[in-house]
Amino acid sequence: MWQTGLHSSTSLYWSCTLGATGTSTGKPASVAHRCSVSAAGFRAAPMPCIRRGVCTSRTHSRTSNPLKMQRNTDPAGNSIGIEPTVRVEDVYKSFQDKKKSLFSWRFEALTVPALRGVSLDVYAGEVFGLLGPNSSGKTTLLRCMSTLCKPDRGAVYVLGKHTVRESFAVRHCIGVVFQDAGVDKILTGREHMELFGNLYHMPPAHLRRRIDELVGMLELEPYVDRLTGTYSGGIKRRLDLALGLLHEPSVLLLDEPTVGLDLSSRRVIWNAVRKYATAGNTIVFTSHYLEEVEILADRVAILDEGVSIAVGSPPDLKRQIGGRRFTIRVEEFCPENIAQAALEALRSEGIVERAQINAFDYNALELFVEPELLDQLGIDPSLNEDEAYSVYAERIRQTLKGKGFDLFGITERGVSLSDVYMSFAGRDFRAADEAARLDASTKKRKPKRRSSLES
Ligand SMILES: Nc1ncnc2c1ncn2[C@@H]1O[C@H](COP(=O)(O)OP(=O)(O)OP(=O)(O)O)[C@@H](O)[C@H]1O
Repeated sequence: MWQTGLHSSTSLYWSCTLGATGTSTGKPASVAHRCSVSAAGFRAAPMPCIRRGVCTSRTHSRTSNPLKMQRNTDPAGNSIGIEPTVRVEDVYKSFQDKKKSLFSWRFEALTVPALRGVSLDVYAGEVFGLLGPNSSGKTTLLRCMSTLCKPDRGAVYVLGKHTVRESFAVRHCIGVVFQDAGVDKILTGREHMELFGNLYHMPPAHLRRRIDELVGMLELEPYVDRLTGTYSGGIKRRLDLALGLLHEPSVLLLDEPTVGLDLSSRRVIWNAVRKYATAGNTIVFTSHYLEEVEILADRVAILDEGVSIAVGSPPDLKRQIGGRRFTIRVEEFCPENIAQAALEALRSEGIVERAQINAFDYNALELFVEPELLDQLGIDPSLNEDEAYSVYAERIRQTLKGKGFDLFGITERGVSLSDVYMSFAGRDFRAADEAARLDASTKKRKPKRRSSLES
């Protein structure tokens, strides 16, 4: 019994130092499964101070991690952002997959490029979003940061440590929460936190304080002493986040933290994330919820087919692509050829520059209109922005009417991150999401085991 306990503790220590509450495959994991996965890929260091899952060492404290000292924060915890806490340098990663042949029962070998030359820096105190449609490489990039995935080319550094060569050091200072909740239904929320806290060598008094803090912050009071088997998805997710935050990692990596959650759970998680970043920590999260990224992220990298097509703060990115977006419906349910003809008509008059037909919205014309275009069209510069854009809208109306089109409607609004994506990737975000989902469903992937560090 003791032997088993010690073995599990040592193995669990690895999942704790990784801070992951899911497996390397991103699937939910029982504690026992986590043990075997995390122990398999790494040589476990002996942890003689662990007795029955409790750290008995006086020297291990939460400040004993030297990497903690390398935060780019001033004594007040404000970001001074000189050296990035996470640096991604020209990272490439491909996977070998198999695809069912159309004409036989055989599987064809397939190389799937997940990341193609991604570079970015994330600084202390930042909440950094990785935004992209399905299969754009967000999770793969997060796994590279978490040491679970080895780039084919390029490198990732966390607090100056190389994620492959110094993976052990990196694991000490990160917390990772993967997409699916990885909690065991036979334990209560509090027991989970106590177990993880002991394996992080947190002194008992500090651990109790930290659990109380997290329970309050993540609004877990009514649930923390109940078996996690009775938790809803949102509460499991909050507990998962609590486990990721327990040891106060300098860098927290979150894979789709609020996917499938109701608004109240999302709000609780957003608040916790924001508060943690304000204390000078770094948070990198993936999402394909545009509004979540807009609310939460200080800066965002937009990924498309494994390439980072834009990096910046949401307001900066929106400013970069232009002033306003106009949606023009030539007919309520417009055939593509009519939309095409209307667009040609507007182009021939030099009245649009950046425009596309949105097949997902009954072939509505989507125009991005920048202030420079208003100047080029000779719209009175003394008009304020709203008035100038109204004049522009009227010009569109007149032009289309003059060319014989019955205009059904024209709406105008400020640009969103969805427009930013459209502008940089040249296609609609939802369309790209859907296309990737369809593509993934046509691939028949043979389930396979993955070691915790892939080559
Ligand atoms: N273990 C694997 N084996 C084969 N292909 C993989 C593996 N992991 C990822 N891929 C492929 O790499 C590409 C990027 O996947 P990734 O999971 O990083 O995308 P994502 O942006 O996180 O997508 P989602 O939003 O759906 O989670 C996809 O085409 C995916 O099928």
